[in-house]
This record gives sequence, structure tokens and C-alpha cells, in this order.
Amino acid sequence: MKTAVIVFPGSNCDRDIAVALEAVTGVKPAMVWHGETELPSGLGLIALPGGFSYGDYLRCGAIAARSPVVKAVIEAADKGMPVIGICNGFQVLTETGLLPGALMRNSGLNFVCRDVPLTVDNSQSIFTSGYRSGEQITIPVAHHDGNYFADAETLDRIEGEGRVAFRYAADINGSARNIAGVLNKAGNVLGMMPHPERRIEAAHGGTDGRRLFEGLLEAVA
Ligand SMILES: NC(=O)CC[C@H](N)C(=O)O
Repeated sequence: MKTAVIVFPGSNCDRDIAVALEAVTGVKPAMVWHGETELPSGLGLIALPGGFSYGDYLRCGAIAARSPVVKAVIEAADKGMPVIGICNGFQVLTETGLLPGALMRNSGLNFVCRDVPLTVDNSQSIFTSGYRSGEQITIPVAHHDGNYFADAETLDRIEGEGRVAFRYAADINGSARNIAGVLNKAGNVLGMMPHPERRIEAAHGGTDGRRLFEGLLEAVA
């Protein structure tokens, strides 16, 4: 499967996700600079990586969400292209409006950087088919703005529609209802604060992240 990784000034997990995608798909991803106006053809997945795009100024992801290439990402997502945003990529996706809610400063006001237990809320999506619903997995986080917020009506709606992909097993950053990852209504866009690309081989301490990419590859094949 051909994939693309969007690179913004300040991205710092673009190589990590590229390595993970190549390990699973066997194909080197196209690295697409934020100033591009078009995406490569024949893609099966677009990844928005973690990092500190544009220095996290204004709000994390707010400036990146207005970069030229993101217009093309939104158009592709609207046509059903699978898009994953990890950490800063999740922040960018909420800033585009492709995903509901916002990521605010962690409730403890600290940068949280450690492995965290997550529960898989819904394994019925292309991104979570490698897991079982209710399963507990371990994936690392590294962020200062991971405190997921949405109003109660939105939270009820996304929960009701099965759009919570992952939850923290315990509160780590103040996120509403411990939400760690959300899907769009059509199910082709996932945003998550934890970093599955940092848990793809035994040397990382486990392979729970790899299962996301393997499940996705199988689901879209
Ligand atoms: N690892 C990351 O992507 C960091 C995301 C973000 N800029 C934050 O610290 O909240």
C-alpha cells in the first residue's frame, strides 16, 4: 500500500511514522512537504505525524491546519481516503474540523511522556480491526496539549456513534471521558494522542502499535 506522510515545519515524528509504515507495508512512504498543493496519486493512507508544527504557536496544530497541503488532505478525506493523525496530527485534524473537539493543555500543566495503558473502545473500524473491543494495550504518549475537550452533547454523540477508538485506562491529562482517540463519522479519519508508531518492534518494549497498522493494511486491502 502506498502511503504519504505530511511534513510540517516543526514535525518531529515524521521519520518514526515513515519507518513504521515501511515496516508494515513494505513500501517507503512519500514524504509530502506542507507547501505542496497536490498529493501523490494512488495513496491508501495519509499520515499526519506528531511534533510541534509551527512551534505550537496560537494553538497546537492551528497554523498547520491552514497549510496548502492540508486543503488537499481534507478533500481526500471527504472522498473517503483513510487519514490518521497522531499527537500533533490529531491536533491538526481537530483544527481542520475533520474531527470534533479540541486538545487543550494537560490538566496537570506538565508534559506527559510515558507508556500508558489504553482500552480499545471500538474494534469495528479500519484503524482498530487489529484489536478486540475492550482489550487493554500499551502505547506511549508524549504531549503537553492532550487534554481532549468537547461539549457534553458532542461527547454523547460520538460515544453513541461508536467513534471513540481508544480511551486512557486512567486519567493522565484531564481528557473528557478519558478519550485518547476519535474517529470521524464515516470512520476513515482517526486522531489519537498516543504514538502507535513508537511501539512497532520488540526493541520498543512491545508491538501493540504495530497491530494498528497491520489491521489497517488488512482492512483496506
Ligand atoms: N509529540 C507530539 O506530537 C507533541 C504534540 C504537541 N505539540 C504537544 O506537545 O501537545
